[in-house]
Amino acid sequence: MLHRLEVKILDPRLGRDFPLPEYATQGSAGLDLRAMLDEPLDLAPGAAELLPTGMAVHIAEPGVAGMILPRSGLGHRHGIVLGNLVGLIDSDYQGPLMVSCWNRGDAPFRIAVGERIAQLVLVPVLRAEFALVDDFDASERGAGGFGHSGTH
Ligand SMILES: O=c1ccn([C@H]2C[C@H](O)[C@@H](COP(=O)(O)OP(=O)(O)OP(=O)(O)O)O2)c(=O)[nH]1
Ligand SMILES: [Mg+2]
Repeated sequence: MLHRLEVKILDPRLGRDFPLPEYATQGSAGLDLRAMLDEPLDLAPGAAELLPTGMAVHIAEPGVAGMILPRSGLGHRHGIVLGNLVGLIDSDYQGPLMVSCWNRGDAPFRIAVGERIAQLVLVPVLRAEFALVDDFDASERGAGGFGHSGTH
């Protein structure tokens, strides 16, 4: 399903020297976000840096959110994941889209200017309307959790 996403280009190199984020295939869920750096960045093991993507988005619809997720290849092979593990983009956020890049690996990693470092996924959101109750209707699980159902 398509969602009309308002995008503001904040870095003029985006869409000129580097392609705008796009879906790689018809079935891709994620739009790859680029690190719009002035120069390559050496990310030391353990370091996290907030990187600009060169763009802002306004999702506008409260029933939709953005999630910034790591790219599998970078995360698995190089330990380049997100400092906040997952980035959540509120539908009313209009500021610059930022990516917290964390090198959880044990070797330095060089991020190139314009490198695709993370991906943006739009997801449906249900917002909670609290109904205060004294008791819940009994469920099969009840309060059992945290491994209560075993491992096999
Ligand atoms: O990886 C991220 C995570 C968040 N944001 C922006 C969009 C989001 O809507 C806003 C706030 O994020 P969040 O609510 O997760 O952070 P917070 O620490 O609770 O900040 P705030 O008090 O502004 O809500 O920051 C990003 O650009 N990149
Ligand atoms: Mg918040």
